Amino acid sequence: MNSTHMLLFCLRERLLDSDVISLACFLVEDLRASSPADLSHDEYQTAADWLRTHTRHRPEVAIICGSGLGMLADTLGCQESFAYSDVPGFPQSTVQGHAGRLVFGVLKGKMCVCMQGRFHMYEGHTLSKTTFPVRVFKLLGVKTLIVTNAAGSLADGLQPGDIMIIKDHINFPGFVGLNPLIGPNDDKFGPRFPAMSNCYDKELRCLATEIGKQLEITGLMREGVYAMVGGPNFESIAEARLLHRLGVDAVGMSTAPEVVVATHCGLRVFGLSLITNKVVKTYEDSDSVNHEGVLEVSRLRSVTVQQLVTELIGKMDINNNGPNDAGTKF
Ligand SMILES: O=P(O)(O)O[C@@H]1C[C@H](O)[C@@H](CO)O1
Ligand SMILES: Nc1nc2[nH]cnc2c(=O)[nH]1
Repeated sequence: MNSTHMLLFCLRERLLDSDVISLACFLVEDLRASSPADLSHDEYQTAADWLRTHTRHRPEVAIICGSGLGMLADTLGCQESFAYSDVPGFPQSTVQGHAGRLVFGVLKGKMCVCMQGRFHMYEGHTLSKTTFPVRVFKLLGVKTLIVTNAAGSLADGLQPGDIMIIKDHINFPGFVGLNPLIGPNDDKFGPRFPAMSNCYDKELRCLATEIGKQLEITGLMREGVYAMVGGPNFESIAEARLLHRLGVDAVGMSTAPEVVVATHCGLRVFGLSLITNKVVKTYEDSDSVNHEGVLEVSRLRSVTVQQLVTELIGKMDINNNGPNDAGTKF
């Protein structure tokens, strides 16, 4: 008996009020529809096979570009690109600053695939669709995932234009059951109960800090905790204060589901947030954030982010797949 059958049984036996039952059934269906379990292994495989037959690139590194940071894809050598609409199973990007192209190419001698535009939960995509490309990358042979995003800062030491290397995250939607791993586990991708204590690879974080020194941008860089909220609205002042008190350094509307799915299937992950705005925390402050401002700051710093990511890819050891690799079947 599944949860819906159980609720219907309660209704028949008059154990629960019918309105409560309808609401609960709706929520159960909704949760089920938003988990990767609503996609079969074949759907990921079909996308991976399609890409294998349409490009000779065999990427080892995948990069997901955050809002306004898609220009990184333009720096890849020997490029081949595909509109998301052409790739079987890929959803569409609907947000300004997310072009909706998958770009294959070479960066510092390493084969890469770059998402010029990501999918967000607030666009109405299920979490399985939001994270779909990550599992496709795994099937393509990718070993390392680099995620970037635009985020608002709560930490006093983080200013617009700064780069925060993500040390850890808080997946707030996961607290209320919006986790991409909910549903039957696909053992071919990873274990039922994956650890998340090493989800942002320490060695890559140290390497990025070293590269920051060489690029003379240490003044712009620090490590911190990223929190994902559902969006699409930015934070109220009370929400901002709550996040600040909880120890969140930067807040955004993406990344955590991708990283959870990547860690589940044994990918090594590096993440960075480009701080595009300070989150307003006082009622006296008349500032307010908007998406155009976010994109503007992203574009101003995109070259610096590109340099950091490019050097990191050049210097990373592609064969060290970090501590999360043990559970995968590939
Ligand atoms: O894709 P990311 O996380 O970079 O996008 C951030 C969060 C919202 O999508 C948008 C708000 O401006 O930027
Ligand atoms: N939630 C959230 N996402 C962002 N993305 C860029 N800036 C912000 C912000 O201030 N809050």
